[in-house]
Amino acid sequence: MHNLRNCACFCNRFKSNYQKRTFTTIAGAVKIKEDIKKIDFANAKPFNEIPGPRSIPVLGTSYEYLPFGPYSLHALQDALLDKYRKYGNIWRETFASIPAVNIILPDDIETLFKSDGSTPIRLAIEPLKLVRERFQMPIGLANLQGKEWRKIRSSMQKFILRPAEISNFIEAQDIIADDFISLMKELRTEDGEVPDFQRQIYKWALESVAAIALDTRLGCISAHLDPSSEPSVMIDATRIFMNLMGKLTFSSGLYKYISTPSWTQFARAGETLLRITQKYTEAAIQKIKEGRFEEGQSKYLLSLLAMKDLSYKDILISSNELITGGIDTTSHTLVFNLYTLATNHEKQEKVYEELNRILPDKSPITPEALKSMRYLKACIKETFRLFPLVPTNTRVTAKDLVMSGYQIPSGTMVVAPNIASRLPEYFPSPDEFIPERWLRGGDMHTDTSGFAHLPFGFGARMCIGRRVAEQELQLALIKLVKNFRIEWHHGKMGVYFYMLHVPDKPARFAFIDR
Ligand code: HEM
Repeated sequence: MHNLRNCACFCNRFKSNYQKRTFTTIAGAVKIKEDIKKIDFANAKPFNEIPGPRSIPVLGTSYEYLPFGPYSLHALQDALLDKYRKYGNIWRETFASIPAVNIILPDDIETLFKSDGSTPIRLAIEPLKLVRERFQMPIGLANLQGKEWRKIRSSMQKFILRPAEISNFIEAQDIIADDFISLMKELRTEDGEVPDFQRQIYKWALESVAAIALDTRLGCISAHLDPSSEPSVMIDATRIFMNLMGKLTFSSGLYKYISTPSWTQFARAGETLLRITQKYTEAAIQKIKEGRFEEGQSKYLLSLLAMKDLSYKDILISSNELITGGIDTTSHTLVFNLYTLATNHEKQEKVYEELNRILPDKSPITPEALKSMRYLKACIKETFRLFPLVPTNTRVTAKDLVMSGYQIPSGTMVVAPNIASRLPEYFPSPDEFIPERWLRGGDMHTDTSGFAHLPFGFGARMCIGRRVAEQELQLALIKLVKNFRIEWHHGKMGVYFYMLHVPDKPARFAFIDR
């Protein structure tokens, strides 16, 4: 049998060192994939030979992100790229007491996800889990594992992940996008900017997701929201909840033992969101009791309640999860999309032309029309490549695997940073915004592994809000590009990490009437 450890030529190719990497082309990566497939677990290099920074007692390798260390957690993407240069395609770290392996090769990422099985394991978000336990509530989809996760996931995804179901929300999301444009026009100043535009985007994102998760119009999209009104309270609570979730996740963990000020504020915001979700869930139950809902009406919350598969608390938390998961994600992604279009006028005009061709005058937006907007969809995909909202995908392995020639035993935490999408090996001219690289059949199409770019994760546990987010973004961008020429005059935008990658600059676009 071919023994990797005795095979000098193979081992040299796998020296995990950036300078010594022997391939810089996609063809080279494919060749390595073939070689990897030949190795079985017993013959792979031992786990403890995987390179990485020195681990010290208590801190592991997280000292690298402390003030005296070489990296900042807020600049996580730079840290990951630097580690790739230092260690190559695979390295080990111990972060927040959890030993983890980082992998970059798309083939390794494919190995990881394809070994997932029907109940993939992703570690829980600790503060979110704890706050729900303290409220004596279920811990929610993102934190559950095994059969319990499968049960909730199957019920929820029936109504929000199937393309046929999601298209039923087009009308509601379309009206909300129109309301958002009217709000922007009302608030816009002479220079074309919309004051506190990030907050206005938050209103759009919350209104859009609540139309699905709570089966209601909250009434957020107004220029003059009373600070004590429910939508205002909800926007503030969501912002606090998400920011502190990030802060607590990467803290020392003291909040688990004593109520730190951040924990107290986080729990209070969580309670507010839960209380409001409860109000709408009870309203939906009332509708069913009064016979005001029939199955097949394509309403998420009502359909879930009518199915009677899940408990009241499970349904409450499922709606709560969509609200908390569905605001920061789409709102920051919309900003990144506006930025790439605003800084690439030629591409923005191509989107405008496509929209005028597919949707002349006031044509209604149909699922077919959305599907046929190839260029707009390529722009969204390319924006995710340049600005990955989620910096890493993670799994705990369910079986023994071999990655980059090393043994990865079952039960290992594996992190797949979204940085292959920034490397010339996989995407030529990686720093340029080239939507054409996603257009199959075109001259500039990049034929690279789908595992080099996974903004929504992969497989049975991929983002459950993916189709909601994609449709919502597409509708908002259609309205924005049709109404305005979008401009940006504030230097280069980058990413800032807190739990997601968010824009490192305020969203100060100029919106000029078309
Ligand atoms: C730009 C938008 C978004 C991006 C890039 C994104 C990305 C992701 C990623 C990478 C995961 C982990 C997937 C995996 O482990 O394979 C995830 C999970 C999840 N996302 Fe999203 N997301 C987005 C929008 C949304 C929205 C709009 C919602 C809710 C309406 C949502 C709710 C969730 C939930 C509940 C999970 C956990 C799923 C589970 O564990 O089964 N996301 N998302």
